[in-house]
Amino acid sequence: MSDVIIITGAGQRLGLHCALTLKQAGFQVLATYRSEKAGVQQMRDAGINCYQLDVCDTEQLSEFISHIKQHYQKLRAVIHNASDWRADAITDVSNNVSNDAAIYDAMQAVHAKAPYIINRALAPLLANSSVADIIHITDFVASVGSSKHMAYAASKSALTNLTFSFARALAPKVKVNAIAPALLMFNQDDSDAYKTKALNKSLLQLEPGANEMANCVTYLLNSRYITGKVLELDGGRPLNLP
Ligand SMILES: NC(=O)C1=CN([C@@H]2O[C@H](COP(=O)(O)OP(=O)(O)OC[C@H]3O[C@@H](n4cnc5c(N)ncnc54)[C@H](OP(=O)(O)O)[C@@H]3O)[C@@H](O)[C@H]2O)C=CC1
Ligand SMILES: Nc1nc2c(c(=O)[nH]1)N=C([C@H](O)[C@@H](O)CO)CN2
Repeated sequence: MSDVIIITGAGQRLGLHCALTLKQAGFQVLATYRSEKAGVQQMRDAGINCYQLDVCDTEQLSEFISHIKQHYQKLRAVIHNASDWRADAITDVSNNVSNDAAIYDAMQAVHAKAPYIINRALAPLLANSSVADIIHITDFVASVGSSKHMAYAASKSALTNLTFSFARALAPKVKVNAIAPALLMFNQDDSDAYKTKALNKSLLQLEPGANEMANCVTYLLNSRYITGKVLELDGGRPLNLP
């Protein structure tokens, strides 16, 4: 049986493209998705095992982990792609405490708590594989913050730190790395003004698309000597200085 790779939040866009690419490369892919979307059926049609999972639902997470342990003896990789790009609440709304708390908790739950739980539970199955990877999909803003997505950025920073901890804890059997994209793919509702502003933030001034992440995932899977690293897919954004 071909090596099994789990990827979370794969119902659309970058995760969907990555799942299809890995399947085409010969891996057995188990893709989790939260909402039924066209991309999920596309994955089924491609022979990908699709599993409905809200990673913030602890009961669903527990059932998922039990399912994996019942059906697989080893895992080639786990890719934590699931994400909710939620902006902070508008600050002029009074008594934002409960709203701020909800947003902060939601960001930590999807981006840090779920990968922490899944990695610790599935580490033994990864260790059974001759080569194994955990890949955290973080974000450029994990290293510099964000004025409008503070909670999101903080949670991606937590995921970055988990990369270092799991790399230390699971070596030498499991490689653990992060991919930190800046702009890779716009959203459908992004305005032309937003797109122009976003493109101008990087030196290379382009929207590379989903293949940029899929190529980086493939590179990490093929490497035998990279762990505890953050691969920055940012078009030179940090150097785009006045
Ligand atoms: N697009 C870009 O330019 C950039 C992307 N990234 C990162 O790359 C990754 C992929 O990005 P992209 O494809 O644009 O992401 P999207 O926001 O388009 O998709 C995220 C996916 O995660 C799923 N998801 C959200 N919350 C949960 C949850 N609680 N449980 C399970 N699944 C959940 C969503 O499911 P549902 O369909 O149900 O909402 C959705 O399918 C993300 O980690 C993102 O933060 C980082 C920087 C730039
Ligand atoms: N879960 C998501 N995270 C992020 C997205 C997205 O669409 N979904 N988009 C971005 C932006 O492209 C940003 O990097 C540039 O404006 C960041 N994270």
